[in-house]
Amino acid sequence: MTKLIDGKQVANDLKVQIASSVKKLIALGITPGIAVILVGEDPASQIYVRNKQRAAEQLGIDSELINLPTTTSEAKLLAKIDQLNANPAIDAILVQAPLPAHINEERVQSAIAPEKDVDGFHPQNVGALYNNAKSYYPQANTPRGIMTLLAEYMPDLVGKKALVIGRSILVGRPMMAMLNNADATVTLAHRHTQDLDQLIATADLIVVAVGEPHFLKMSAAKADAVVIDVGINRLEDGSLVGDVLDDMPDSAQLLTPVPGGVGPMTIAMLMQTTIELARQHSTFE
Ligand SMILES: Nc1nc(=O)c2c([nH]1)NC[C@@H]1CN(c3ccc(C(=O)N[C@@H](CCC(=O)O)C(=O)O)cc3)C=[N+]21
Repeated sequence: MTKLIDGKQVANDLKVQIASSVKKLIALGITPGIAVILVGEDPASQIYVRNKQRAAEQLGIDSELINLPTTTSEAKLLAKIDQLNANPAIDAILVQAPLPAHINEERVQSAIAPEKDVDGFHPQNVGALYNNAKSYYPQANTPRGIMTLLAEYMPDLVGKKALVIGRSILVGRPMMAMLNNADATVTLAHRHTQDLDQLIATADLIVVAVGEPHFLKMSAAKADAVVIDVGINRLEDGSLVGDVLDDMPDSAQLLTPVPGGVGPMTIAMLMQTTIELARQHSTFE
């Protein structure tokens, strides 16, 4: 096998630290609280949201699930967000993506108070990331989780050739910014990219967030490449596969598995960001 990066293990270690941070905060009279809004009944979203609730519960973080019907109007969703913005018990607000087509995601992301924006999607926080701001701001949790894995498995990113495939708001764009802030040389590839094979063959690090099973074969990458598979594709038989096919059984390459790689890290980082926001709020009072 290609060497696997154990995201589940790193996430569990992180959760132990987070649990002890939560205990300290509670002793100071601060109970971190997260509100998760789910619009509709998409089964995959329900699984992710349940995983988030379970993690919060395990760590002693207050969590509130707000499940709104698919037909909820944008105005009603925005009103709910305003209410949570004004609620001092809530430190973190997450609106699960994707939203139904009649709701404008941009308006929703901008409506969440930047200091409660646990996903880091508010334009103010995106701008801070883009500019590598020195003061605290929340950062998107999936790419942040990937940076945490890299700190352990690829500690020297300076000057490395990093290839990010996919440019979503959730993963590709913030990933590009974080790798840039870490002094890697970043290429952002997408559906119109030409000569992608050449970019893949020369990259030291490849982050694949495309949403297509077997989009990337490990044999197409360098012999010592580090590959991060962000894909979560559920096949018809119910099994879960990533975007990467490991066709290099005995290579020196490193790969994150699906499941057990990036997914658990996303959840752990979400909890970490929640307690950071709670700490920020306590110093404002
Ligand atoms: N506002 C918002 N913030 C998000 O962070 C967000 C979102 N919307 N929409 C959907 C994506 C996806 N996402 C995942 C989180 C955990 C796993 C996870 O726990 N994965 C497990 C497997 C879970 C399973 O069995 O399906 C694993 O990879 O081992 C996967 C995917 C967060 N997202």
